[in-house]
Amino acid sequence: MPVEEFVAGWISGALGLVLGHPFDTVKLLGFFKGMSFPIASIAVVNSVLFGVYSNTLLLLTATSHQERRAQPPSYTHIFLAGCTGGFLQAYCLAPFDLIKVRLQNQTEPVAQPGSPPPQYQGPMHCAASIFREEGYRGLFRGAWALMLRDTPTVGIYFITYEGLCRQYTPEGQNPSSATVLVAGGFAGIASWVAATPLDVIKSRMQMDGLRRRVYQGVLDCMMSSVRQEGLGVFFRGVTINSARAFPVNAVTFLSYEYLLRWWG
Ligand SMILES: CN(C)C(=N)NCCC[C@H](N)C(=O)O
Repeated sequence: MPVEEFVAGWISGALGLVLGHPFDTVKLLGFFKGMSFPIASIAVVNSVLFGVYSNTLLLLTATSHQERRAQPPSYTHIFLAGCTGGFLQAYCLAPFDLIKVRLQNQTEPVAQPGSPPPQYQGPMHCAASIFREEGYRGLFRGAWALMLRDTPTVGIYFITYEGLCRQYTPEGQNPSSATVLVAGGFAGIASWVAATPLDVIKSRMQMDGLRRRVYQGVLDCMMSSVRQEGLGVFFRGVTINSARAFPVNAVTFLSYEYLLRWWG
């Protein structure tokens, strides 16, 4: 199994993350604070995403990354490989994403003099507390919603990227840097617009269980959210998700493509 796509995915995920971090945290003064946990986790997850995507395409089409410009895979194969990558990345992402959402939703992010300490004092403490209070399965709370979010939307991600690259690149050639940046950016936006409804539900499921369980499952969470807040609930955060997605995924794809070209 070729591993360079896993390594390129790891590095490009870390680079994209540095750009995306300010959008990911509401605490704007702390822009680049506390980045070691996101870098370690998201880079691993991105490595799974790109590594599984490329190796699934290899299985489906018997072409390596280097051969795919001359023998482009069909969009069906690209979509299937993307969905497989999305499904497996969601499984790896679930505990890390849960910790991120729990930490970001703390009203008191840092200890204030005179007030009780925040419930979670950092990523490791958060993981240990969830494990102690909600069990091993607690670490995977919201994982179903995450898989439903990521499986089709990562298919959309790679279809958009490949489609735009093919549109603006002469046949058989590598796309230019500008094309990769724009195609990567729009792939990020397209996938996040499609992912936002389930992203909202996923975050609610992950916060559920902190005090008492409110939702019976993904469907129940969807129904009661719509009942209480209307259909607009599914588009909450779509603008910030898209604004973050463009630079993050432009840089992710550019570094991924160039790393693989350098390694031959
Ligand atoms: C849930 N969605 C939209 C995706 N998983 N899309 C593909 C990768 C996105 C990239 N790691 C990012 O953080 O923007």
